[in-house]
Amino acid sequence: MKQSVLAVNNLNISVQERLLIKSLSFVISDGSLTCITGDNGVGKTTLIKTLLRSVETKNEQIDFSVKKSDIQLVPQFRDIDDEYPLRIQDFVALSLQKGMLPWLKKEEKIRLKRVLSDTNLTDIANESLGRASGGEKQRAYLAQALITDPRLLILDESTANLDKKSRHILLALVKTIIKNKSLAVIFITHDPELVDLFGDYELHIENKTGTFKKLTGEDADV
Ligand SMILES: Nc1ncnc2c1ncn2[C@@H]1O[C@H](COP(=O)(O)OP(=O)(O)OP(=O)(O)O)[C@@H](O)[C@H]1O
Repeated sequence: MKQSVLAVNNLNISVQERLLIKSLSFVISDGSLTCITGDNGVGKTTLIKTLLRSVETKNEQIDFSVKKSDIQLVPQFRDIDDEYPLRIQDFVALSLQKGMLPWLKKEEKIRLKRVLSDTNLTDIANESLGRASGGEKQRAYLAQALITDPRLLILDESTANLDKKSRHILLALVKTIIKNKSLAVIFITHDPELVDLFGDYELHIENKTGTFKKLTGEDADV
């Protein structure tokens, strides 16, 4: 039986007294990928911000069963230009307490090696992140989030600037990682093909209303 990571019940979301989403209810479970969809401006990012704010402040409509330290967000934009000097492996290791190689502890080095392998970055781990392609950068952002072993990973349009092949590679990687770990993923996307191919659940927001549905193809017991 899958465990709930987050349960939202009858939540209203407003910005500056403007109601964006009303009576929203959904559950995010371990081992699943939930796509959040909807037109520009319906409130997808605001929903994520509202959820993250509530982790440490009590909100009766939002029930997290994981701690803030178990949640990782991969934001939509990162300011990484061509001259960014860190090697990919050093960038990924930034999430670990001690910072850069060669001062990582043995256990941290093992973890770094594993996450670079999981995200297909091993062969380019010594290259600088600034010179990496868009798809490689996104895999490095993913790796940096995964190295902390999160229970909930939130991807905010992580595939937006990638070509079709790179989008599929990234999502296939995420699905493999979900299968092998105790991890739930929330994925904000405008790409219906990715929802069809990789989503286990969809939360679609339209007309201030969120419709949550299970998509076909999930082999799981919820
Ligand atoms: N701090 C704020 N103050 C005022 N309005 C805000 C604030 N944050 C968001 N909004 C407004 O709330 C609405 C929802 O914004 P949000 O970024 O959540 O949409 P979205 O669904 O993520 O859009 P997109 O798909 O374009 O990223 C927008 O109209 C936005 O202008």
